[in-house]
Amino acid sequence: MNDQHMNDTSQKVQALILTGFGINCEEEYAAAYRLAGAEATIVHLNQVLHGHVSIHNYDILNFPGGFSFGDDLGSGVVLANKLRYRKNAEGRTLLDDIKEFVANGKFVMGICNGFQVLVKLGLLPNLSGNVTPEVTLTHNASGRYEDRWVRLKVNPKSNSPFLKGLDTMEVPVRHGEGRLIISGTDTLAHIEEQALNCLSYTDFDGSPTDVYPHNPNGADLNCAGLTDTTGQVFGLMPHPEAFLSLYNHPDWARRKRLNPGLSEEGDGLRLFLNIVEHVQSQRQTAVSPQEASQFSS
Ligand SMILES: NC(=O)CC[C@H](N)C(=O)O
Repeated sequence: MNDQHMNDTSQKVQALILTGFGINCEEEYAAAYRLAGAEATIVHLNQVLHGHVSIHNYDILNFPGGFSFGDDLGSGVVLANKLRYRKNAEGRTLLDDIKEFVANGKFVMGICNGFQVLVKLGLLPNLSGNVTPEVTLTHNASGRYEDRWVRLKVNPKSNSPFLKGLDTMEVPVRHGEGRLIISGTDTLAHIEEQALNCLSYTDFDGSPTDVYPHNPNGADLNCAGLTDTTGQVFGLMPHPEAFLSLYNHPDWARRKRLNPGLSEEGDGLRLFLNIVEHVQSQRQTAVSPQEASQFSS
């Protein structure tokens, strides 16, 4: 497969899911894409770093959750540095490739540890466009690992295709370093102006809150997820890939009894359905080579 095939509408949407070095949520991530109708390929990071697999053969690059490099130096830091500094035989870093990948209109997603990698790398929020870290994720305000279900509100102004048409969702968090810190009033204002704070933790009534445990980590802006300015790069602390079916939810039996017609889709699945549908529709509207030659003759 090569880049040309990516405009072939008969070809499934291709999701590349990285693993290795302590990443541990790649199987659920792949299951999410498969349920959403995409083809998911799990690849060890070294395969990509050493040039055996090219990210350019895929539509969506994914960084799963876990404990990459044992969270040494801060969650996500070592992996981010590998992407920024490790050069392949051609003298290119993976970050060089990722920048090109995004410039080509493709998509990058990070969940939990994957989100931490994207933030530590500077791909999120990337206000400057220079991919330098602008915000950080640090230890939860509670001072401990948080493992609980949370409610999220989607920022209606977000331009990200991952979130199109979504309003609220329930998803689990499980992290020790999920507290987003935005230092600098300019950075904070720009993030808000451009609606890059795409997900907020809310209370039972759906209002964004800094109250624990609804907000499990004390994040600035009650922020659970960020996008870049293009909306193509998206990351979040909670785990949508852990709520693919109603039966993943601890309260499913009661809910089903109260509402027998309840959808069996988990809230998290909607994110994956969204992005897969978006890539498919982009392919359908892409100009075919035959159409292009008509225009040029
Ligand atoms: N579930 C995860 O990906 C956890 C991320 C990271 N190891 C933390 O504890 O913050």
